[in-house]
Amino acid sequence: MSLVDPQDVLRLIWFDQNLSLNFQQSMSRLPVMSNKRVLMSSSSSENSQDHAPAQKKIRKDPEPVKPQAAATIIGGKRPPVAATRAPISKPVRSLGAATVAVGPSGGVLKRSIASAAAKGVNNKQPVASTVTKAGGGTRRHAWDLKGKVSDLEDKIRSYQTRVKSVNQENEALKGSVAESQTKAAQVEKRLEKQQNQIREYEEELQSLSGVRDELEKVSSERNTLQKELSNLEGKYKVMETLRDSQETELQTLKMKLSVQESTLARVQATLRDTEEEVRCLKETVAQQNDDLHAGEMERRRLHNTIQELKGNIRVFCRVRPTVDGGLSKHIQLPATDNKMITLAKTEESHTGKTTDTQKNYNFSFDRVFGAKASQQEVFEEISLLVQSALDGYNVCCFAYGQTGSGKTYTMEGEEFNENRGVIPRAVQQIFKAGEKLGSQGWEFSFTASFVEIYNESLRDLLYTGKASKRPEHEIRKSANNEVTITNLTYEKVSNEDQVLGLIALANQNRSTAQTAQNDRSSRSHSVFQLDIEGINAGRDVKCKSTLCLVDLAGSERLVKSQSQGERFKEMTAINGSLSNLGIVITALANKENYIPYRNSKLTYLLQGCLGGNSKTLMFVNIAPETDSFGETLNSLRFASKVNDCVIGTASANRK
Ligand SMILES: Nc1ncnc2c1ncn2[C@@H]1O[C@H](COP(=O)(O)OP(=O)(O)OP(=O)(O)O)[C@@H](O)[C@H]1O
Repeated sequence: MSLVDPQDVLRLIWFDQNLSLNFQQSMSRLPVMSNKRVLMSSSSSENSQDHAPAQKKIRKDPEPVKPQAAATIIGGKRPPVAATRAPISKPVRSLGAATVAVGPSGGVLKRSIASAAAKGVNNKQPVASTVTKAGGGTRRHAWDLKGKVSDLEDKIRSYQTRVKSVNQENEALKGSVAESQTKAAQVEKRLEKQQNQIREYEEELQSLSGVRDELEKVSSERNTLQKELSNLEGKYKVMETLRDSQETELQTLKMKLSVQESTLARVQATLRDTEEEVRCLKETVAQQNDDLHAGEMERRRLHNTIQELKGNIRVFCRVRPTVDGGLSKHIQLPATDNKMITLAKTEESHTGKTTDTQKNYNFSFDRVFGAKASQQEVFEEISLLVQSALDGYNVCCFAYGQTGSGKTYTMEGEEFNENRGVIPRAVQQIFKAGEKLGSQGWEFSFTASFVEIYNESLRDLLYTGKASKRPEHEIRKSANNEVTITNLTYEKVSNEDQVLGLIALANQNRSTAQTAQNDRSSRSHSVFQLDIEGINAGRDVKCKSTLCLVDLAGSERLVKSQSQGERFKEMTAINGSLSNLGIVITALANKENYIPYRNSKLTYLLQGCLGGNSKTLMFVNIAPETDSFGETLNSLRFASKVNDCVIGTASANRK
């Protein structure tokens, strides 16, 4: 038996501790990254079934496990140490009679050696070197120091082997660490290179983002352009459709044009024929115009002949209707003869012995109109006379009769209806006939005047100035026997409406005077004159005439009115002028050398229309009432006297 030197034991313990410390220091020098990787691998290796026994040992004494596990992983493969560790981990190792459990740190070994030393290593009792354990294993007796030393030597050897392997492992680890560091350096270099590259890429990216913005802008512009393009394409399609339709239309028009051209050629040929025809017709028209003019002159001649045969002074009698529309008791008109009128008067017997006697006064005129005769009927009879005025003859038409007998009604009538009188109807006929003669080359000009004779003084009925500035008027006779009135309004008129407007103005003037002097219009004569001048330049023919339409004052006898003062003066003037009218007409009828025109303003003014070169028509208006019998008889007697007159042959004022 060999004794173990305690110094050796202590050295062994020191060695064990140093070995452990060196191992820990080696492990602590491993790079952090490697540790991390070790931990990760360790945790993964914990799940591995292959390492289960090693794990159990590590849990009992966890501190030394880490470096072992780290050493295992750093190499990247299961280390050879693991193979050597397995025996170390074995719980029992026989060393003489003593049995020592050896832990990785060697703590148990130290305690065993110390214990053996305390008990005396010199215990030389021959005893069995090992003790069998209850479980079947062996352990050294306390006194088996040799065995224990042997065990320790085994252990040292094992440790040495282990140290060697650890050193190898350490070297391997150092190599791998260096390799790792080299690799890490390489990786860092690569990393740096890649970072540089990344920076370059980033710069490039920066510049590319600018390019991208540009591209985006270009792209949006392209989109806009594409939209515009698609719009334009749409428009183009529409235009194409339009062009197609217009081309079709053009074709149609061309066809029409060619048709029309041929039609035109035909029409032109027809036109030439027609022009020839028109030329022939114009010649015919000229010939017919000559014939027409000759016919017109012939008509005038014949018309005048008829008028002469009728008498240059004619008298028409007109009976006014009664106010109540009943029949007149003393006026009788034979149904078969429209030229006769009878005034019947029943005279009472003065003696009373004889029966009442009826006395009839018969009168014959050119025409007698009853109460029912219309204005149109009356005018038809004088329209031929009005036509004579256009043919160049002076025409005078006047209404004679007592107040209220219907003179104004006959001459003027009512406005704008079928009851219009002679003046508006004559004016209408004159303008219509003048227009008609225009087609035969005649041109007419008309001048109108309207004058009132009151108390032997003249008053302009067309005056529109201030009443206070009303001028005085005188009748003048020119060298060529034309009668004019000084300061009188002579209005040029060219149509019927203008004349009607003047008549309305005259009536307004008369009614103003009427208000100032009661019943004045009845006691004044109103004279409307239309001077007519015609010229046919083509035939070199002219004509000039006057149409004179007169509404005389009431013809009441002075006795009846029993007037005094101003009224007497008025009646004297009226009667004077009316009786002078009778005297003039009689003188004209008797072809006396001297005709007393100047005796009254009325005859002086009308001398041109009453003389030998005129056609005169007198209306004798009579009232149907019994109390007007005397005045009616008087009027009929006066008219009868005029009717008996034959005024010389009228000749037209032609040059
Ligand atoms: N033929 C007729 N038919 C219907 N009414 C008539 C007719 N004649 C006259 N009258 C009416 O009798 C009245 C008197 O007529 P008008 O004024 O014409 O008489 P006059 O003779 O002119 O009177 P004066 O001398 O006062 O002017 C008027 O109201 C008129 O309308």
